[in-house]
Amino acid sequence: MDQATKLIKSISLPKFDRKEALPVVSIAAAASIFYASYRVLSSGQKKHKFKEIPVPGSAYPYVGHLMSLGDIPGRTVAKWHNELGPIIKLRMGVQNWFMISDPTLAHKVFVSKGAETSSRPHNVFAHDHHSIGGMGISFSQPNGRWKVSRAAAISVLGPKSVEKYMPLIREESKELVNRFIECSENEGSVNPFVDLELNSMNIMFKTTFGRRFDSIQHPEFLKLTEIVDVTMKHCALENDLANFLPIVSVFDYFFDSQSEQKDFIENERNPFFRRLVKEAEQVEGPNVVKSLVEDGFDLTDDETMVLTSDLIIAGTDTVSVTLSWNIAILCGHPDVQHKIFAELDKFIESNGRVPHFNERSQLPYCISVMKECMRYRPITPFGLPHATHEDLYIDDYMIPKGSIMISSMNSIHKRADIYPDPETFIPERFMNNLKTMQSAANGRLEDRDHYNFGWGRRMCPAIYLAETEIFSAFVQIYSRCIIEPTSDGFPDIDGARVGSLTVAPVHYKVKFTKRSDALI
Ligand code: HEM
Repeated sequence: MDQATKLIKSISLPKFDRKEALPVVSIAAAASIFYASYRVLSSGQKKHKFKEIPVPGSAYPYVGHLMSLGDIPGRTVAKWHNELGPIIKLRMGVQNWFMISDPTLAHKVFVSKGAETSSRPHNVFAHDHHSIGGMGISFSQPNGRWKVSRAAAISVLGPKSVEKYMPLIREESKELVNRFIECSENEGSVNPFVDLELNSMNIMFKTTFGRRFDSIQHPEFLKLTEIVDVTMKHCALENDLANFLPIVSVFDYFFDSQSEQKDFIENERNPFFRRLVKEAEQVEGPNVVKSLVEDGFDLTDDETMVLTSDLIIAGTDTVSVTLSWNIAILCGHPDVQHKIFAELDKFIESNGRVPHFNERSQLPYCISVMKECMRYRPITPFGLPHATHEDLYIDDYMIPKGSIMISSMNSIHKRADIYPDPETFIPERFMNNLKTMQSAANGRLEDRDHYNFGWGRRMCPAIYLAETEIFSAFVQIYSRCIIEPTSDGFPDIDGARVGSLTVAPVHYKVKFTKRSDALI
């Protein structure tokens, strides 16, 4: 895996000479390989009374499938599902990953058996440093303190609370499209990604701390994006190599590679977020920090700090990547853009303004397009992994305690039995399910429209907020602009930039041309 290789290469040796360390490392490596081979051989001798879970063939000794996942792991796993079925087992070094591409099975695993499958896999950075030993929501284990943080997040991000922030979300979307048009007019085209990041960061920052940034040059914006990037990188499961390959912990021990991550949290993230929380208590207007106190959530200062940093980290990239796929896909579908224009214009003609989120039922085609973009190009290949903290007996399978459980987002959203002709972009497929994504995700399995927000007790707590952000940007863009390719061609929607947790389109440029027939 590319990131894994990069991480191994990037291990620096601040205190030891490589030559001195080499014998120790070699002995440890030999011991680990011997142990791993012994386990593989001895496990092969056992008789299984449960249904066997298929393992893709391309595994190497000791590292397993770690190096077989290719440049876009989500798509490699989708190919394996096509060959081997809805549940497959990957050997990721010494870990077992169970990947699921069938929503019914995923529902049984993550919802019906949620009590056993709602842990997060252990990641040293995410748990020990970022979450200060288990605080916050995203990477903490489902214990009493997590329940308080999760209840707090659901309360401050739920539909009732998000209503307070609707005017600001609409204002940010308007600003976003102003920037797109201005840049397209001045420079001929625009790479929308940074402006999308500013848009989603401003919404998260204003919602959480009550402030916004005027430009992407603002030092606090730059600092925050750096904190988000570094955290996302270290929190990705595959970047904690010692979890997969115990040999790497020998490097960690000798070369103290943990101290860099610890320093980052203690000397960069913590003071910065502590200050933001303090300032948020004083600023005018509503914000999450104030709501946590007003709504009586019993969080310590550190718990508030970790929770707010979880929200900023989880809420920025996810929405901007979703919108960047939406723009890239629709640039290649002018016919779809024209149908969107017609629906939006009909609303604007009778109301004199763009629709608000609570008027979405008047825009069935627009809603379907938003959902189809998310189905067609899921932004997280594997969601956020869960872990089993008990042996799991499900259908005829037995999944041992300590396994990593993952829903394979690419495969699940390309199932022909749920989405006929899945490789074709067909917005109309969602016209019969116009529920909000929030209620579809939390409703019966049969009513779910897509699975991008995860499952069960750990399901994304901010679906409503995410949906309103996507909706507001969407109606602003297509009420005012047509998205056109540049002379370099259309955005490449077959390639992908694989980040730590999300998968974005390869960087591209498009033109946001003011619609000559725009009604606003
Ligand atoms: C289109 C946008 C988004 C997508 C596709 C998305 C997707 C996800 C997924 C797949 C998970 C993991 C669920 C699981 O473990 O089964 C998750 C968790 C989470 N999301 Fe989102 N998300 C989005 C936007 C947001 C936003 C705007 C926020 C802002 C606050 C947010 C906050 C969180 C948090 C805090 C968690 C961790 C929940 C937990 O561990 O209990 N997400 N999200």
